Amino acid sequence: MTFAQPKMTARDVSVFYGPKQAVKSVTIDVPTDEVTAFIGPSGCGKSTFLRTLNRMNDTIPAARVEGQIALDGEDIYSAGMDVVQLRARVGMVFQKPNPFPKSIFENVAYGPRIHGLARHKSDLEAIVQRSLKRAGLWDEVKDRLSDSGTALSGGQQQRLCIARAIAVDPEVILMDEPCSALDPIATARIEELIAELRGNYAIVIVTHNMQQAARVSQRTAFFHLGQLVEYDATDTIFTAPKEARTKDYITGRYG
Ligand SMILES: Nc1ncnc2c1ncn2[C@@H]1O[C@H](COP(=O)(O)OP(=O)(O)OP(=O)(O)O)[C@@H](O)[C@H]1O
Repeated sequence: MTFAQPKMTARDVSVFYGPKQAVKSVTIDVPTDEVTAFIGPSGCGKSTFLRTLNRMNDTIPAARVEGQIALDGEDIYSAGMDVVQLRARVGMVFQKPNPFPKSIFENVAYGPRIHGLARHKSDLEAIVQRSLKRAGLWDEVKDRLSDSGTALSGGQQQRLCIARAIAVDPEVILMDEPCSALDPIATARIEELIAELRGNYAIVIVTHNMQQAARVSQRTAFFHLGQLVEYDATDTIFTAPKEARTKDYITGRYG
């Protein structure tokens, strides 16, 4: 499945951990303004592949990436790529909410400050407010912005992490099982938020939960044993998959 103007492209991407190959020659286009879900059984390489999209694998010494990945046509693994800048453009939200042990305000203000996005204190306050509003957290925290981010509930912490990602104006948001540590109510809130954010960012979400993929995404990629088996409109993947392996997975035959 290709797009006229994909936000990101991966061509023949393989990832190795030492001698072990975790991702095998994956080629995929990530569309702008839509949610793409990566699904597949545990250990199939979804998270590893997701992390190649903002070079998060660089932080794992044993990991080696081959192939080409581009953001708006620009090779993100080129020598001239500023990785700090890249990770602002391609933000990430992790499985376990990981706010900094700082105030709610500082959690959101940190990125815009280091990226020089705010000249005055009032600019920074406006960015923090806007980001928290977009992340659906403002009403709950507006009277306690100086409280620690780690004092919030798990679901609130995850929305804080989303606000933190949004604050630096990303183009892509990668989410690695963002609801797996949350209860059903907090999960529903994050899913609503993903629906609200769609259209403003290219969103890629790794999820174990097929119902979640069906609810939140427009495109779904099914991974198995490090390979991208099938990539199509979410409806097609869940109602009329072309590959037997996809069908077996979505009908619960393994996983
Ligand atoms: N830091 C690492 N060092 C070595 N091997 C790793 C590392 N991270 C992942 N792997 C291995 O790479 C393979 C793919 O793992 P990955 O976490 O990407 O899969 P996944 O599909 O996201 O699985 P899950 O849904 O369980 O998180 C697995 O065999 C895993 O054990």
